[in-house]
Amino acid sequence: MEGVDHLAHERNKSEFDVDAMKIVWAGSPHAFDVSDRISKLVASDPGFRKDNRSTLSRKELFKNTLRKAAYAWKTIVDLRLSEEEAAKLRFYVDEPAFTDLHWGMFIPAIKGQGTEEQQQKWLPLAYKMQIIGCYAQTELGHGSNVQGLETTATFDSQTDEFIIHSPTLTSSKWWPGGLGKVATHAIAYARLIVGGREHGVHGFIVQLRSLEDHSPLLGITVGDIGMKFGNGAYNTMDNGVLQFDHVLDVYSIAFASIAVMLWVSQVTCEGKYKQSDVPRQLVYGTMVYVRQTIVADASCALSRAVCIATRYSAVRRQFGSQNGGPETQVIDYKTQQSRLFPLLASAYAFRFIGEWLKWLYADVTQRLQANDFSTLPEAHACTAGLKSLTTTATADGIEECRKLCGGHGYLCSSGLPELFAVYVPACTYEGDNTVLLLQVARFLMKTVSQLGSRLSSKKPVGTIAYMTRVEHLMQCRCGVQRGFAELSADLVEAAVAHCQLIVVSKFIEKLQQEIPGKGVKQQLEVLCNIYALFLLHKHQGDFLSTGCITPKHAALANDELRSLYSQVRPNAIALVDAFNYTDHYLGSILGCYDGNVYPKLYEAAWKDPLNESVVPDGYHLYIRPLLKQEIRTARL
Ligand SMILES: CCCCCCCC/C=C\CCCCC/C=C/C(=O)SCCNC(=O)CCNC(=O)[C@H](O)C(C)(C)COP(=O)(O)OP(=O)(O)OC[C@H]1O[C@@H](n2cnc3c(N)ncnc32)[C@H](O)[C@@H]1OP(=O)(O)O
Ligand SMILES: Cc1cc2nc3c(=O)[nH]c(=O)nc-3n(C[C@H](O)[C@H](O)[C@H](O)COP(=O)(O)OP(=O)(O)OC[C@H]3O[C@@H](n4cnc5c(N)ncnc54)[C@H](O)[C@@H]3O)c2cc1C
Repeated sequence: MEGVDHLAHERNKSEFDVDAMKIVWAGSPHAFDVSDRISKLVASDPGFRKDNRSTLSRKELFKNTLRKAAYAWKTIVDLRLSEEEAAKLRFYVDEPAFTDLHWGMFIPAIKGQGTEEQQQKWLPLAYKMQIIGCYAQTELGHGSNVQGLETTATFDSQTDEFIIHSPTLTSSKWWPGGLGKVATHAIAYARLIVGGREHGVHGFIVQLRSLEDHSPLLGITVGDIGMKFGNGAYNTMDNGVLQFDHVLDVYSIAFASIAVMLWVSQVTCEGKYKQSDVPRQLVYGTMVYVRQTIVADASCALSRAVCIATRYSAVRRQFGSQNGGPETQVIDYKTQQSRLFPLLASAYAFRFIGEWLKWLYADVTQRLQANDFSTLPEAHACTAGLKSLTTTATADGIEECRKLCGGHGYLCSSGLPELFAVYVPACTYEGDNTVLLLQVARFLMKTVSQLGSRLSSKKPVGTIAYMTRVEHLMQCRCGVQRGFAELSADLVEAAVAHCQLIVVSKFIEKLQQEIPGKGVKQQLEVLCNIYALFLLHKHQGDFLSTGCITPKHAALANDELRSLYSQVRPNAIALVDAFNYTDHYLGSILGCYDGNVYPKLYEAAWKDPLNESVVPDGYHLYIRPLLKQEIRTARL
């Protein structure tokens, strides 16, 4: 029945202050207030409805996305929302669109790599959305290998201009989000050529389309690369293809022939290339920035899936009826708990590692401004590795949540298929996860000697076990006199172990902070222990081979896990309520707040266009002749 909370009995079991946990999840009272207010604003506005997406064609879907993006911008302007509120609004609209790349990459790239002069020219236009930008780095032939990009930018000292060109088919820009049909400008990455000499890959701001009639400019061929995984999902995004035919461009982002560059390099009016004394890797700075935001995204995506699967696991009953009594809630089965609760713990773990990574990025950015590059390698390794670890775990976790919901998890109305289809490219974009782990492995090879010293420092026992595992995995590999390439598969395992160590240790550090609210810290300690012990159980071979734990320890850890699952059980619904997601944002009948699932599933089924007629289109043409055919075959 509408209005009845079918999960009230579960909510009454909670042993902690849910409102206080909502603040912890949001990050602060202010952050909670903004999230709560904006999510409700979006949920209550029919202009942001999303329950019809699965019935739209690609063109209808895309046009609807443009409508929503324009409507979101009008809402932001009319309500005079702050940058923080506007970002939250775009988040809760929950539709991959060109705006993600405009706000998430184009603007950060100009802020991170542009000169003062370029920032003054481009940022006001971008902030007012008087230009729409994309980040055009990947090409048809190269994505991971950035130094293999083929697009050229040749400096013409006669005209003080750069000529951007796509010399081969494989140099076509391919994948940039927003490029296909919307972006008016791109930050295009190209090989700089000055005076016949090549100076590696740099970024250039290039106008693609007319601001009058949106037609591609002279020398620009641009379009969409076609349908992607899943039906709705990421097909709301116009990932594009772009070819330059000797395009004149006067706006280099890393170069300004008339302005002294603060960052990467400069080309003087006389056409001289001057490499400043900053690491060339700063040209990769935007990728580092986006990778740390993707870790926060992972906690959002995983928490959404876990919220759906947890609520439905409490609603769903199957088997176990005694004397005609109610059947058992599937959340009470130990197998369901052993699959679900580590994902719940991971969602919280990724939330806190995302907070720490945001601090690390801000710290390295501040240091860079003081020409202190000492922490850049670690920042790169951390953002690359944690992006890889959290997106892989989240993609796998969303699929596990679908399976935890049985058959109904496969319905679009569960919200899980769409979430999976939208989320899985996160394992590839912003760096293929394996390629990024190889970067971490490379970093570990260079710093393995320091691992030992870090072991001696005063650390919680759990952390010591995880640190010993990494050191052991590295020494097993480094001790073998073979090349990096030969050992790369093993080194990637050590890289994963290193990233898991970071997540565990930052979760433990989080618990050393003052955390207000009755029972809140205790619940987080349970979740931290579940995360750490679940991984110890999953990788116990590594831990046993270090000698750091014995088989008896491993057995005790497993017993403790079961006990921890029993401690989480009465608090599970409250722990997912703490995410404070509206039913609109969850987009899931299985995960609806009141747990009134079956009537909503049944009602939703009849809304499918296929049920607009009792007799389906095609019956008279195809089925009736089949049914009415004279059967001449004696055997049938
Ligand atoms: C709640 C629901 C949430 C759902 C969210 C979905 C909805 C959101 C919708 C849209 C958002 C999507 C946003 C993403 C869109 C995607 C954008 C992109 O994909 S942009 C393109 C990204 N491309 C890459 O990441 C390329 C990966 N490759 C690389 O990074 C590099 O090529 C490399 C693999 C690192 C190799 O570098 P290189 O070729 O230079 O060689 P190396 O010798 O390995 O490195 C040289 C030295 O440089 C150091 N290095 C490398 N990278 C960096 C860096 N980034 N920062 C600092 N230092 C770096 C490296 O360590 C080497 O150092 P030394 O060892 O020599 O000291
Ligand atoms: C949805 C989506 C949105 C995107 N948006 C953008 C965007 O806005 N802008 C942009 O510039 N790009 C974008 N991209 C492109 C994305 O950044 C690249 O696809 C990504 O960096 C992976 O590169 P690749 O496609 O070349 O993969 P490849 O590197 O070709 O990977 C193929 C396989 O080769 C393996 N491999 C590659 N190199 C090595 C190595 N050295 N050692 C071991 N294994 C290796 C990989 O692990 C993988 O298994 C997007 C991609 C997607 C899917």
